[in-house]
Amino acid sequence: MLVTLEGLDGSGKTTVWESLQDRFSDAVFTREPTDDSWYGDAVYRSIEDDDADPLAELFLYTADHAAHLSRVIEPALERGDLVISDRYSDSRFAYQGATLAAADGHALDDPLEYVVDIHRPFSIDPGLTIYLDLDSETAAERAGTTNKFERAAYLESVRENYERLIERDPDRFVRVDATQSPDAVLEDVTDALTAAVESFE
Ligand SMILES: Nc1ncnc2c1ncn2[C@@H]1O[C@H](COP(=O)(O)OP(=O)(O)O)[C@@H](O)[C@H]1O
Ligand SMILES: Cc1cn([C@H]2C[C@H](O)[C@@H](COP(=O)(O)OP(=O)(O)O)O2)c(=O)[nH]c1=O
Repeated sequence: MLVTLEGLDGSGKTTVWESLQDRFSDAVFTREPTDDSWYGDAVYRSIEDDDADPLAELFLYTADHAAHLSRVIEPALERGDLVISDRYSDSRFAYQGATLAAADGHALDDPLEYVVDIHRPFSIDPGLTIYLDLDSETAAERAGTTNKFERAAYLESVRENYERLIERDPDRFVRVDATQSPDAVLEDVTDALTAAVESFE
């Protein structure tokens, strides 16, 4: 079964993902962007570049995702493993959907739908997505960005996109209140994961 953790930068995904490793010790823990491949390195180069082309950046993230699928996700699912990924395709739908919407020069009617459509022929849908829900200002604050207000405005449009994704696919998502303490967030995430794994078996 494939489980993904999603949310704004600073929502606490990585904190939870690290703590889950003790509780689900048989699971495969992975992440996007990948941190052990040249595809992931290319993505991080693009993140560092303030002038990165939005469409080029979308395809870098998507290339990293394709390699992640074939190298990590598909083999693990074929073995019957539980896979827990810190970010996955919804990050592209929400973030690149927002970046492309803000970019001039790309005549896309609905950038989020465009990014979803690109994935449709080859990607694998998660069985469960846990969304760590946090307001954009707290997210920007926790993420420690240099330009907090600019980042919060961008994250607000990303958050709206996550809400669209939840609305179109409510059964796949479990929303967790990420303003709670780290321990309370971890308990809610563990409950959601345990319930999903039990009903999957
Ligand atoms: N529930 C929480 N309440 C307050 N601060 C948190 C919480 N979870 C994580 N943090 C802090 O917020 C920052 C971002 O957390 P992190 O797990 O890296 O988020 P993400 O991976 O979603 O960007 C870190 O400094 C972390 O210690
Ligand atoms: C996977 C993915 C990440 N991102 C963004 C979210 C983050 O701002 C950045 C790096 O991701 P990540 O390292 O997970 O950052 P954080 O732990 O702060 O959430 O890349 C996308 O824009 N699209 C994607 O497909």
